[in-house]
Amino acid sequence: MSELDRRYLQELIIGELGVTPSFDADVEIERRVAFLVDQLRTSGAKAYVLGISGGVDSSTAGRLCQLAVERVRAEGGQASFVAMRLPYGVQADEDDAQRALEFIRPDETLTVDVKPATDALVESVRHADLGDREDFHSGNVKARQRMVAQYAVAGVRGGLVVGTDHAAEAVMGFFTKYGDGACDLTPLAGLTKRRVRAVGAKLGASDLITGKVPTADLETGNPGVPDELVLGVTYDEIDDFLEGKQVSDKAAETIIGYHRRTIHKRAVPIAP
Ligand SMILES: Nc1ncnc2c1ncn2[C@@H]1O[C@H](COP(=O)(O)OP(=O)(O)OC[C@H]2O[C@@H]([n+]3cccc(C(=O)O)c3)[C@H](O)[C@@H]2O)[C@@H](O)[C@H]1O
Ligand SMILES: Nc1ncnc2c1ncn2[C@@H]1O[C@H](COP(=O)(O)OP(=O)(O)OP(=O)(O)O)[C@@H](O)[C@H]1O
Ligand SMILES: [Mg+2]
Repeated sequence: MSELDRRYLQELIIGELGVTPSFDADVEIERRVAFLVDQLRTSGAKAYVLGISGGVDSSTAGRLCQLAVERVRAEGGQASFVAMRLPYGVQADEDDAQRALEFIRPDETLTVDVKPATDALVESVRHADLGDREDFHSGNVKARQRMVAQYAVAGVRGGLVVGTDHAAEAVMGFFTKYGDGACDLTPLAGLTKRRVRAVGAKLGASDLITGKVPTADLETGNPGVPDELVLGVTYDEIDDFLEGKQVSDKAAETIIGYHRRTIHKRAVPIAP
């Protein structure tokens, strides 16, 4: 790919994902809290529901949700935030999840163990032959069971399900389709990973939260695999690419390759 083609694709992707040239954490916090307040008003929903893993994305999105519902209540409205712990059995980094909850201070915390539902479903499809990547496929089932649990609670509470997708994850299509990718709104949209961290820090998250190594944490036999190891590119490189900076040929080609292969994940279902 020529330098010119690559630069062109980089600009197209930046535009598609809505990454802004400049960034101010205070401005972004206000804009995103206002967005969350507005979505409650226009939808008539009474709650936000979001899974809290202990990672920086859900910690940051969760605190934004809590601030939004508090603002609605301060203005005489009715709204609450339901943080959901969704471990698969016992989560190896449960301490991090508890630290995230202490930071968010949600109105309510609900815990649903996704292990029984995940195991039952995996057992039921075993005759389809899960092959040698059973742990990988089961991981996507876990992510989808989390989605089911969140929608169940949203239905009961008259709430909306919040997603944590942001530009650095979106460009790589690094989420489970109709799993963590399924949600009603994405308050972190357009942010690079370092900008998510900066927003989290500005909201008061400790270094332990903002500096936590990103992980999808989906494999039972191998907890906490760093995203960067799976992707073969660092978040710094992804962020630089999305912020219009020069990155190595290898990094640019990796990112553009992921983006192309995951177009279907960012689109509405294909129709004739
Ligand atoms: N061209 C195409 N047009 C329309 N649909 C297409 C398609 N190619 C595949 N598909 C569909 O998409 C499916 C594959 O997508 P999907 O089921 O998502 O599965 P897949 O992309 O293979 O796996 C999900 C990846 O996201 C990672 N992940 C998941 C959850 C959270 C996080 C995180 O960062 O925290 C990361 C996970 O570690 C894994 O690497 C196929 O089974 C097929 O149904
Ligand atoms: N164990 C879990 N409990 C509750 N929610 C979870 C759990 N694992 C994943 N999720 C949900 O799925 C989302 C996607 O996971 P992802 O790993 O991308 O985000 P994160 O863990 O918040 O941050 P990071 O990407 O830095 O690890 C999370 O933000 C969270 O909403
Ligand atoms: Mg994570």
